Amino acid sequence: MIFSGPAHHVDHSPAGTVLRETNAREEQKVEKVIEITGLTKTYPNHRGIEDINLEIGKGDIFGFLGPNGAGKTTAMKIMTGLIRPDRGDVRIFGHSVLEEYEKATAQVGSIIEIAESHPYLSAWENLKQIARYYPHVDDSRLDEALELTGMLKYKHEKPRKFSLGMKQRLGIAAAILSRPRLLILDEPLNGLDVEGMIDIRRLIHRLAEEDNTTFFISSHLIHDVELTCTRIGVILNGKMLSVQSMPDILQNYASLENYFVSEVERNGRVSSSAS
Ligand SMILES: Nc1ncnc2c1ncn2[C@@H]1O[C@H](COP(=O)(O)OP(=O)(O)OP(=O)(O)O)[C@@H](O)[C@H]1O
Repeated sequence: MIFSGPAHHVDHSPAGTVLRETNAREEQKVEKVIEITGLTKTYPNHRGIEDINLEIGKGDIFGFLGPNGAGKTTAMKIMTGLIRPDRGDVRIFGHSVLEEYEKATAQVGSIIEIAESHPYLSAWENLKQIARYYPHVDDSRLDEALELTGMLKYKHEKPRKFSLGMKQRLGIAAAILSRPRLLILDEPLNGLDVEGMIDIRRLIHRLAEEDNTTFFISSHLIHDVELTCTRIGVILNGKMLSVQSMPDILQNYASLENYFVSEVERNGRVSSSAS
């Protein structure tokens, strides 16, 4: 099973304070894969993220859910070392991304914003370039990663001729190539058709179940997050509103959409009553 154990009980603290989840996770001493503390980044236009606190345990398929501009990419760029926060830190497998970047990201695969590839190398040659960094990745693993993402039939074709969905699949093949223990994927279903979404969702579940891979996935596609993820964090206007397990959400709200709307409305009421 991807997620098991009794329900989580979430402290619905106002946004900006530490969200505490007391429950079986702590009792089971789930290994912490990601610890985010006080993460804050303000761009010159005063937007960004504010005081994000979050823990992701081993085997979680965490869905980072929020509308356009909520702050998902900003948080994920900091997590993968692409930008520095103003305050706070991210620890991955116990290592600070700010202070021990190489150790923190050694077992992490990621796609942030768009899945980049060399347009004039074939799909296979693109993966071969990445494989140079990983001595344990042999040529058969390149084919395996292409097969897992439905790209094996295009292995000799070049990404400049690929659709957005095919580029996204190749990006996912690149991200999983080294068998990372954590995958950080920013909008991984971007550009995929229905079949592509189903394929990638199956792949995510398979990697979580068979290899105990942990996932941190951002998306604004509520229905897909509901089908894919085991825990959900809602982010709005740069602040984490709440974190809950998907079984709890479905039990208490019947659908992720109901939960999301309820959280956004509740936050709106908190803001207006506070002002
Ligand atoms: N380089 C930047 N300079 C100034 N403002 C920025 C910059 N990058 C992001 N922002 C602003 O910070 C906020 C958060 O943006 P971010 O890209 O993190 O959101 P997001 O949740 O990933 O959105 P989307 O779903 O549209 O990708 C937005 O209001 C955005 O306009």
